[in-house]
Amino acid sequence: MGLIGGEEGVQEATAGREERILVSVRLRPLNDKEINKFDVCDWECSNDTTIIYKNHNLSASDRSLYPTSYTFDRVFRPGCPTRQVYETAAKEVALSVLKGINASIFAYGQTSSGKTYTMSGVTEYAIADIFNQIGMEKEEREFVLKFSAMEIYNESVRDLLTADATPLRVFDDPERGTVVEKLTEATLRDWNHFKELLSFCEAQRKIGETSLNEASSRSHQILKFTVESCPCDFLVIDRSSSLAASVNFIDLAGSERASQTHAAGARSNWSL
Ligand SMILES: Nc1ncnc2c1ncn2[C@@H]1O[C@H](COP(=O)(O)OP(=O)(O)OP(=O)(O)O)[C@@H](O)[C@H]1O
Repeated sequence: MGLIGGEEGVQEATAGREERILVSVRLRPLNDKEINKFDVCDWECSNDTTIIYKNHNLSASDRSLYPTSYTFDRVFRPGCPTRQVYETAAKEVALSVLKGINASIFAYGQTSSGKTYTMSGVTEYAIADIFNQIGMEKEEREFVLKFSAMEIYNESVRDLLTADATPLRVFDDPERGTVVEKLTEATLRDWNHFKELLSFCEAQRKIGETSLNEASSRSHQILKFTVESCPCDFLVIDRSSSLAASVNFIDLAGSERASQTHAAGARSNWSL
């Protein structure tokens, strides 16, 4: 999982460290199919930041040719719950949006490695925390929370908040940066409204079957939350304390070559 925060945000999020990108690895448990085939996990967490590749398929002489240990900002063992992954690796960056700091949280990995599983949990925990925080601050600040959702499939961009699958035009605007024309932006009323929109998006998303995952997301999905806030009128001293920032939750399509997964038909055309 990768996290990218704005300049100020990362300094805060990493408590004094200088990194602007944090990379975490989450190992998922073997599933029933893998257990029944007597598969073994090739990876082991030796501590909170290191994973070891056990090279089961290589001969003893070949094993010495490959590195066995890789270090990341955080690694999570197979039994680790999504709540802990969120709290440790994503929460601070996601909540920085309330301070006006842009951020992105994304999952990258091959099909069936657990990207959608992790990102769904992380997104829900983050939005629940954002709503809670807004609830606590609503006496002092007025908030507007906006939500948009898109998928990139076969190099075309589709709005996941409408049933209309017409591809959207993407262009660069000198002031606004990259713009997706006519992308729906819903103003969120509350948590239930968010859950309703999320279910709608999930139903729209392109899935297919690969040899490794029966319900494989064959597209990239980007969920964008924008939080705008300003001091409540009776407290206003300085309008410049208005804030606006976005956090993106990105679930990338499997990073493997299509041929390795035996994905067929339209699915074999996409490129990453
Ligand atoms: N940490 C986990 N604990 C338990 N089950 C998991 C975990 N991670 C993933 N799974 C299960 O493994 C399967 C594959 O996960 P998922 O669909 O999230 O993979 P993916 O990386 O998004 O795959 P694809 O790129 O093909 O969409 C799912 O059935 C999911 O429920």
